[in-house]
Amino acid sequence: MKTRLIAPSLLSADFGNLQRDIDMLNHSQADWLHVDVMDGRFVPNISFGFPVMKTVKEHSTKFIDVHLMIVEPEKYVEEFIDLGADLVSVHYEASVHLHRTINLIQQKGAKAGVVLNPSSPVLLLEDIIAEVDLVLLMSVNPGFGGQKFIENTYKKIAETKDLILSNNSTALIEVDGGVNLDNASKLFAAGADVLVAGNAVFSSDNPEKIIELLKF
Ligand SMILES: O=C(CO)[C@@H](O)[C@H](O)COP(=O)(O)O
Repeated sequence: MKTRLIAPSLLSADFGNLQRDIDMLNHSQADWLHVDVMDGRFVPNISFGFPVMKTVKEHSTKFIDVHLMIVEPEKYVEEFIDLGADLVSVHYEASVHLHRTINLIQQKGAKAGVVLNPSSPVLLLEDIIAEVDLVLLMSVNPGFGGQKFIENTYKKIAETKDLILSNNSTALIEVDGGVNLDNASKLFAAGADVLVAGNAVFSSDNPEKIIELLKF
């Protein structure tokens, strides 16, 4: 997979005009479509589930990147893949048997990612890094769009890069939360491969232009 990718987050889209927003992304230079699933238990917010995922897949031409912010993600990963997820990421903090869940995702034919909350150290990934296709570093506390970027993320990107290299892992690094035009190029330079952007894209009058600018 090529790097320096932009994944607009559907969470910030206009749900009354979902097809319009997905069409806009189809025409844009966005690489992935980031789908945030929240259960009101792992995070203090509820977003959407299978019916929206189905609609997204029917209309989107992009690589579908599903971020599960739910407890017991292993119960639901297969259905998200059946509905068209290309990549499914589960939280380290929500996965009792993370290795099994990562294997399950890959055996179903999708890429598998592991997510770390801002307070979870990168070292927790030492014994799983060789298995995963992606590490998603949360740069805000998960649950809501439009929050302020946590600066400690730069240190975590460097640590993740080191961990990847020392384990001959091919995992990509994705950063999610508070990404905007002020920090995107610095995040890529620090070693991020994929940037998720919600508010920065969808609060703009010209979202396609913002997506283009975020890449450079
Ligand atoms: O997973 C999450 C929030 O939990 C993110 O994907 C946000 O939706 C990103 O939104 P912005 O911080 O870019 O507005």
